[in-house]
Amino acid sequence: DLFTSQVCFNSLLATEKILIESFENYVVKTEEKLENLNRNIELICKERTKPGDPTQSFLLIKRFLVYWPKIKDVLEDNSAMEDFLIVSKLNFSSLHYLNKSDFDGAALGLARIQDTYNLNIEDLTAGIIGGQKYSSSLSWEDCFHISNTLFNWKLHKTALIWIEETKRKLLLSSNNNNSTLADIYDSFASNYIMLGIADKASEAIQSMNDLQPDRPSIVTRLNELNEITIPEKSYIYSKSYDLYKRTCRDDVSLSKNQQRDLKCRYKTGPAPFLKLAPFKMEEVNKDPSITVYYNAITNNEIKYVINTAKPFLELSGTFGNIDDPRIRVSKSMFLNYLEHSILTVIYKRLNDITGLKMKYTEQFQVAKYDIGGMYEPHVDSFKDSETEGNYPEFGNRIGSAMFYLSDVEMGGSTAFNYLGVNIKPEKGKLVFWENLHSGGAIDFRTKHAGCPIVLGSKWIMNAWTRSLEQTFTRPCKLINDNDVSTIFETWKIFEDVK
Ligand SMILES: O=C(O)CCC(=O)C(=O)O
Ligand SMILES: [Fe+2]
Repeated sequence: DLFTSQVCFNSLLATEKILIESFENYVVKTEEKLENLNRNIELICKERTKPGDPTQSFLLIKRFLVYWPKIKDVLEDNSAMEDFLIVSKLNFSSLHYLNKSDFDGAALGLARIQDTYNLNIEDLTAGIIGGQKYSSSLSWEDCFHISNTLFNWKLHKTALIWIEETKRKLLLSSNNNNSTLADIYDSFASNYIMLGIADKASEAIQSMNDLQPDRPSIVTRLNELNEITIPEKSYIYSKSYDLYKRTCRDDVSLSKNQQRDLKCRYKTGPAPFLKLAPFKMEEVNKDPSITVYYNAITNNEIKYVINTAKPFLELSGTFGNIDDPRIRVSKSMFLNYLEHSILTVIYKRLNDITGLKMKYTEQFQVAKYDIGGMYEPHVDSFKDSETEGNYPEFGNRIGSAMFYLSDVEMGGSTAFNYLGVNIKPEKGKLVFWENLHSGGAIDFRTKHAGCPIVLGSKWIMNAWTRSLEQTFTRPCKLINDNDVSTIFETWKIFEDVK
């Protein structure tokens, strides 16, 4: 499943190019064949128009012995079609990985972009983003497909937005007939029923009935309407989820108080090396501390990392719900930093920058997101049960270091949704933050997300450092300081926002 994650678009485009060429070849050859047939039939007809001619019997026999067999031969020659079928069979066999869930994933990806960034849906379906035309328009059928996919994923409020757009486009098109319009009202009704909105559902059923009174689904909807219930509130439509989306849009700003303490400077310690080559750093948040370093990885290093990782990228998992495309849509792989000097240098640099002991750092994780790709709000550190089998003896993930290996044309910020912090991806930048309170408890304020990519793709590299033997790099405070973040562990305000 999962959009962009499994599908390699460049190879799909290349496959399609081969198919187009082969298909064009088939059309040209078939046109030649028809011309040939036309010529022969004209010749035959012309000869027939001279009755009484002394040559008639000779010509008639000739036609049956020469022209008609030739026509039969031409008709029987299917080589052009066979060529096309062979090429398409060969190419389709290499597409075995492409399936319906990729199609669903692509639909969800588009809907996610619209929803997260509050994009004008008429513009988006016209291929316009940020006032600029980027791609072809979607038809009403495309919008209908997206809406139906959203229905199946129980994203009913979002489905309504797409069904509204389907209706708008259908009414503008020439093929709007009663039965198609009734399909649309049917879909309105189904979504309203699932949302527990009886009056709107009833209105939609009425419209469906006006358009197509004999429609069998009317009875089904009426029965469902009789048993309508108020659904459980969904996280996707909660205030806390809205906060995440607003952070992705950079629609929240830090209070004056928070901003006052933040500084930009050159980092010249703790490692002596930094005195010679300081990093430009920016404090993004004080408590918990989040810091950005510019040019923390060179273009050459980036090239090496991406080229090495590329062939091994696989659909990313999370420790939670791996099968749910709403959690994480990206491809990733692990790189052992001891395997190549380029990686070891980067690994050592992290020690210079963060001051943390790097000995218990997990392998680097390289990840790539394409359009629609994202990673929903999460904390990087493990809750106890999840740590099992994942080197619990090395402690929890005390530090997260994330390098941006690419720029992103639009979207793809890292959003700390409880802190209102939006970090824009920028090639060479490093973000570092600490996930744990000094006593070792998870700091739930560090919940963060990779916002959906609107245009382009995004490459990152993560390094998670464990807490074992950090006693001297991060000494424990005398008082327990984890109270401030505990409310954020379960902080979900299930209050509707739309
Ligand atoms: O892609 C991002 O900006 C965030 C990625 C992330 O949080 C992770 O990989 O754990
Ligand atoms: Fe993360």
